[in-house]
Amino acid sequence: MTGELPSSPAVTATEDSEMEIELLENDIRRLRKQLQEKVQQLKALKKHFQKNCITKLNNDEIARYSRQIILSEIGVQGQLKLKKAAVLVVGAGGLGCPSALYLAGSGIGRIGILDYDEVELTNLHRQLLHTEATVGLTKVASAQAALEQLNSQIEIVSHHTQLTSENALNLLAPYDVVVDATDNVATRYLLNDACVMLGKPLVSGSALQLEGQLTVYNHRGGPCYRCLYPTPPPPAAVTNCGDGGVLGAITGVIGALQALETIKIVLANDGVLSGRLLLFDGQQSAFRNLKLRPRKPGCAVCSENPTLTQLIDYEQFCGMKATDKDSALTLLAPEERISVREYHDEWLMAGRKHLLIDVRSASQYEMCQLPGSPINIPIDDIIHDRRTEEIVEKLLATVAHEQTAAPPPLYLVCRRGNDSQLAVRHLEPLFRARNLPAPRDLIGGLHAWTKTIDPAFPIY
Ligand SMILES: Nc1ncnc2c1ncn2[C@@H]1O[C@H](COP(=O)(O)OP(=O)(O)OP(=O)(O)O)[C@@H](O)[C@H]1O
Ligand SMILES: [Zn+2]
Repeated sequence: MTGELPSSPAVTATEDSEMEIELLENDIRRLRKQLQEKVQQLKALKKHFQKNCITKLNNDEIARYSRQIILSEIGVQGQLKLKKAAVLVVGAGGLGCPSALYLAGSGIGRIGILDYDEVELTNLHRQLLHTEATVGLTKVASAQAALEQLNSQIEIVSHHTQLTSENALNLLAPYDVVVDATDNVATRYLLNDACVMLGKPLVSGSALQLEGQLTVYNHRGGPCYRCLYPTPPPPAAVTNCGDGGVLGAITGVIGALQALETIKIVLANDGVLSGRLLLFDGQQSAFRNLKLRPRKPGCAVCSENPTLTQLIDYEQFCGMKATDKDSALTLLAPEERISVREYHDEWLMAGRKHLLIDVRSASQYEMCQLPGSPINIPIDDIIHDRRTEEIVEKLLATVAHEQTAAPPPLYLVCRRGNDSQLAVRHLEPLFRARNLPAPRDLIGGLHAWTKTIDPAFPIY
């Protein structure tokens, strides 16, 4: 035996196998890269074809769209126009869901869905592209999956982002028509100005409670949103669905009508709702059509010599947020407020005498109430002094009843801690004049209660 290891055939075989594996892996990498390149080429070609070379419908499309192709207003040429069109739906909520659904059904070739938000349980009664299974997912992913299931012949592009002055022009540019299915004034102005700057029609809808509205801006010489509303409404005059409520069927009606207007614009048909406002009263099942003022010669954005040639800060312009997420208003000084923890530990649990008033609407109060039997006096009744005397009497009655020298403190609560601050602000001078202890509000309202005190307390 020598000290050298024999060159065994087993070692050679291992080396061979290792080399073979490496070669195969390299091959796969190269093929994958080639595949990726081909996929990109195919995408680009399809895009080009969709834009420029759509001259006929395939058999699936003929069958799928036959019931609308038969219409004299559409025909094969109209269907091809729909196929070539690109529509951006901004907002995948109450209006965006039905409108995207009908646009996808009708065969709009490319539909963009833009939204920054995620699906919540409170959305499902009206945002019917989303389901229990997609709660927690982004709204755009949820909507895209639902629309692709409905129609695999079209392209759905999702944009999971908030539309802002920085990104709006780039995001809107590739589309022919824009559908405003959002829920706040700042985004409405932003969309209007961006559409005017890009020369695109804007199909605008809104729905609240049992009513809805619809019009088309910036279409064939018709007015834009700014022509009609040069200045934004005061923030206090604006109510959203989260606060005012909305019936799902109402958003369904308006969203479907937005899809209809979009389709007519794409087809270049007559009768587009430009320069007119459609009002829908769901309680009476009545539609009204109002003539709007024409384009304003001095409009800041759409006139011959606009003063506004760049997008601005719309949240600042409107004095309102461009989202409806819990926006914490800080109206009061810290000493005018109390945390839900302090209220819970030192007043409710300690059994100390106090008065708690819940300033939500009666229907919200009926849904859920804090422990300790709060009294319900809606914020409107407080602001308009319809029931302020009642509050004072209740406090003074305790003095007489308990034979104490001082009336107990008053605490005010609402859903998110905004209205309760308005109530404190309104009541404070009156309380001072009557020598009553200063009222305080529960910071963050019921939402803070669920977060810090009782996770089982319903959130809406
Ligand atoms: N600037 C924006 N950029 C992107 N998406 C927006 C913008 N403003 C509003 N949206 C979206 O528009 C949609 C409006 O729909 P809707 O009001 O029905 O939904 P919601 O906000 O989920 O409702 P709720 O008020 O009941 O919480 C929302 O999904 C919201 O995220
Ligand atoms: Zn204008």
